[in-house]
Amino acid sequence: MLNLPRTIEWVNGRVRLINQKLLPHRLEYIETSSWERVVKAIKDMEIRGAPAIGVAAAYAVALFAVNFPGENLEAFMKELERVAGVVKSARPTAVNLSWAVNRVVRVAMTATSVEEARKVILEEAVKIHREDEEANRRIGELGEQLISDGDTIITVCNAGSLATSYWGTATAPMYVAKEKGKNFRVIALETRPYLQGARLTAWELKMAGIDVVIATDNSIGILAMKEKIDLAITGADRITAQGYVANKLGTYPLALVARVHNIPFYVAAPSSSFDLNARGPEDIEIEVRSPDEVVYIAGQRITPEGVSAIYYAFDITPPQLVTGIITEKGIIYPPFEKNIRRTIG
Ligand SMILES: CSC[C@@H](O)[C@@H](O)C(=O)COP(=O)(O)O
Repeated sequence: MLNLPRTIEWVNGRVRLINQKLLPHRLEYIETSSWERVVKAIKDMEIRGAPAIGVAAAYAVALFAVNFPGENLEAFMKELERVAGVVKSARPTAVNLSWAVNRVVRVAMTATSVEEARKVILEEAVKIHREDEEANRRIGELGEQLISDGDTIITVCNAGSLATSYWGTATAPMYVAKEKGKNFRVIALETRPYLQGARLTAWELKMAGIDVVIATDNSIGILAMKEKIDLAITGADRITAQGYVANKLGTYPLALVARVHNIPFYVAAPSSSFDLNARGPEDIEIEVRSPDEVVYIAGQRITPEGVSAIYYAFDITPPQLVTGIITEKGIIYPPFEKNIRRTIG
């Protein structure tokens, strides 16, 4: 087992999650029985990462259910529909959010009483949580084979244990490789403006005893020339049926540079991150967040007054730049359209 705390847990009718905004300086938890507070945590990035917000969303619905007053099933189902809509709209790009909410709502449809609905919703949320951990472990076991002793691996954002139930997606192969005694080095791109690479990936890899350095996002070109990078692995927020990968800003430039420099570029993601109803980039909603998150650093304005920022929170990597997609069901290689359907669909 890793020397890492759990990102999110259901404890005695409450949700407990790491407040990721405070890392790496303070490891503090948010503990709540309010589903609205969980939605706020997702919106405000206190919990983030596609699989982790999927689990948080399922638990948010479970909190609503267990705290629903009264036993009127019709009133319950009506309110459940409203709550599900609010939870799903917390962040738009990660498909895991709506996937998890749809799962817990679907099981409630079969309930014949509010009591039963509460029970099946919570059971399903716990199942989603456990399945995510198992999927990530499997991703780790499959992806580990891509890592050789002495390698340098590059990653962006945090697709680590903090972004999931445990193990992470992009980091899972690293953790399994470390278990097997392989020595390698990881370059974590900082990932402006939230610095998930510098704050979170660096924190958890260091905790796990993996050699990690950070680099500025704009250094990817020179890094590829100077640093003998053997492998790039990133996470995903949504992968379409054709293999387009929406992931944190900076993933597409990394994939472009990797292609020019013959660095294998892998995406690691569980099947819950695939959206087979989406085909091309036009089918993916890219989250646009407040320009203030770019314009201010630690409360200090960095641009002249009156100059704002363009801030898409994710980008989309076309399938032709992706070497393979590591899933719990196997590593998917091109042709993606055919092989994604065969493996996931
Ligand atoms: C296993 S997490 C995969 C992705 O969600 C991750 O790479 C990412 O882009 C996270 O973005 P974030 O905005 O921090 O939620």
